[in-house]
Amino acid sequence: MSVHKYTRAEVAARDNNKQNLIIIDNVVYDVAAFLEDHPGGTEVLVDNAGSDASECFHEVGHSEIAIEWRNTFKVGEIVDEEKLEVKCKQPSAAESAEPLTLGGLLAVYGPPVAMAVLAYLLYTFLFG
Ligand code: HEM
Repeated sequence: MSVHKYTRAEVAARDNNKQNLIIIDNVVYDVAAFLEDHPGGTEVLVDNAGSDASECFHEVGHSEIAIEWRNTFKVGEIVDEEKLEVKCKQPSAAESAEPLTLGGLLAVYGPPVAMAVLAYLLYTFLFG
């Protein structure tokens, strides 16, 4: 079965009472039947109908279940010449982990160690 191809202008034009087309990752979904059932609410879908909601969809961090469910509403794809790069926000381990530096270590462990030393000195001064 061939996939129906939409231009972005066509998707925008089909945002009406019968169809609420939305683009996520170059795939076109009709969310009209799903508006009331969306756990994230009707409004976000209505607001994004007719446009590309990929960024919003990924920002929310939708679950695997949501991504599976999404397929139920697929009605087509964006024409090849209007496809955009799919940007999924998945922070890589390399990006999130900061390199270990002496300054960083001191900033984290410095204050509690200094407090412990001070407490020890005070204790020996008072009771030693
Ligand atoms: C066909 C497309 C979509 C499906 C099947 C879907 C499905 C879901 C599901 C199952 C949840 C519950 C949480 C989870 O399991 O991740 C959810 C939450 C949510 N969704 Fe969607 N969603 C779709 C599109 C969108 C779009 C396009 C947006 C934004 C423009 C959006 C915004 C939200 C928000 C804000 C929540 C609430 C998150 C929270 O409570 O933390 N969704 N969606």
